[in-house]
Amino acid sequence: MLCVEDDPAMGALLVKELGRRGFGVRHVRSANDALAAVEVEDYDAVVSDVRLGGMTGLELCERLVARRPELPVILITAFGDLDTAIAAIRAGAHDFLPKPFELEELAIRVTRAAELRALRAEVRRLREGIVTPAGIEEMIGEHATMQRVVAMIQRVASSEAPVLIAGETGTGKELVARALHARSPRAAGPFVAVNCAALPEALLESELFGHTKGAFTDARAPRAGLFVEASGGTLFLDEIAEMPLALQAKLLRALQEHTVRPVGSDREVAFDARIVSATHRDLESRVADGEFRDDLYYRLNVLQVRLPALRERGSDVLLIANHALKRIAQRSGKPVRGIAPEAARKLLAYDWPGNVRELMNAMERAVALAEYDDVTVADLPEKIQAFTRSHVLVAADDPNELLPLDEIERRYILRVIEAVGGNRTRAAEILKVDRKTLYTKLKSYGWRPSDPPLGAPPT
Ligand SMILES: Nc1ncnc2c1ncn2[C@@H]1O[C@H](COP(=O)(O)OP(=O)(O)OP(=O)(O)O)[C@@H](O)[C@H]1O
Repeated sequence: MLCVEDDPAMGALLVKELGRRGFGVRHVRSANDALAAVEVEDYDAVVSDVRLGGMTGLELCERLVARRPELPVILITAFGDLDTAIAAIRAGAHDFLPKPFELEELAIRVTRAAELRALRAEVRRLREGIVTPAGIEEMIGEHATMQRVVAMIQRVASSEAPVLIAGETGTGKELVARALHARSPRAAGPFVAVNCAALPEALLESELFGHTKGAFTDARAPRAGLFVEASGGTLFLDEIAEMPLALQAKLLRALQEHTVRPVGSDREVAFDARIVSATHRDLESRVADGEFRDDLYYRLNVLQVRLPALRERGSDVLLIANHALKRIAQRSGKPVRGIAPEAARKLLAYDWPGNVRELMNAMERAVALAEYDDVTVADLPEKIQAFTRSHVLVAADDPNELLPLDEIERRYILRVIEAVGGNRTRAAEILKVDRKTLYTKLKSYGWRPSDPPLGAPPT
């Protein structure tokens, strides 16, 4: 335990007497020393006098509770001073002990506090066990929507069937793919990831299926290709919707035959990889538009994991933000510890179009800018600071207003347009309509391309 007492004689007595009762006690003489001590050593409980030279025990208690909520603090108050006792509890003290006290009494209270701390740690460990089972260590989330994702991962990981992971950009699709691999019987094999949107068609083909020596100008040596390289493990096809149609046909064949034909070769090569693919697009509508083969879609989409957007995960935003903050602060050596309440409110209110990736970037920036122990509103990106919920009304905003469907559609489209700052491409993606359709609708609402601002509802 950590004992904070500015009277050296009293401090020495506590060290000696509590030591005799089996406690490991460290004595410091000021609140500042105590704050420094908890940074470098782990204590089961803190016992502090309320009256200290400099920062009081109450202030110390408040700061300790903010930084180490699991660490119980016992405050020693003056005899009969009820106000201070109440203030102690308000400051988050676990317990208070009026002077004069029996050392035995203090020992009992410290023991109880330490037991409570152990219990809290156990609860947290168990809870984390549920939230982050093996292989999903980095995937943080307690919200019901994420619990369903975790349960789904556990259910489908051991299967050999292809999995399609759907979710907006930055929601953690690659994390899910890695988790599926790590929890599969193929975990000891390779996890090979390829981004189908990042490469031009010819290069993607030879990357995936391999090539013979001399198959094209730069092919100085033969290459097996990622399907074969992923044998015994998992092949992760990211951004699968962007795969060109000609390659889709070859991919379908590969999945049906479990063989690939390297570019320039007339021989089929067998592979044994589990296929996990991901997309942030609505593949079904790509199929309907003729941009994605339906037979391939059914092959890839045998099992599906759908990731919720970050704005649908409630207070997970803060859970992930705090986790990221700790890691970034540790790495950068900056003593940033938490998020100020007003900043936390902003994070909760914002709609996170870039999802967890955007949140990570915001935290990275916030740690770099932070001037205090906590991240404040001023450390957040301008658009998060300025974000306010839409003022464009949709029917559900007023239960007494009953509207025709096309009016609801009009209002909702305008709300989305407003929320994305007038970016029609982004609005079309969210609304899952093509840009032309959106444009036609906007025009029918009396909107013209020259009209600024796009967000304002036409009268
Ligand atoms: N639940 C989570 N907890 C902690 N970190 C997460 C979580 N989900 C995603 N991340 C982090 O967010 C970032 C983006 O995740 P990831 O690359 O898996 O998203 P994605 O959906 O594959 O994105 P894209 O669609 O752009 O490919 C990564 O740094 C990842 O570690």
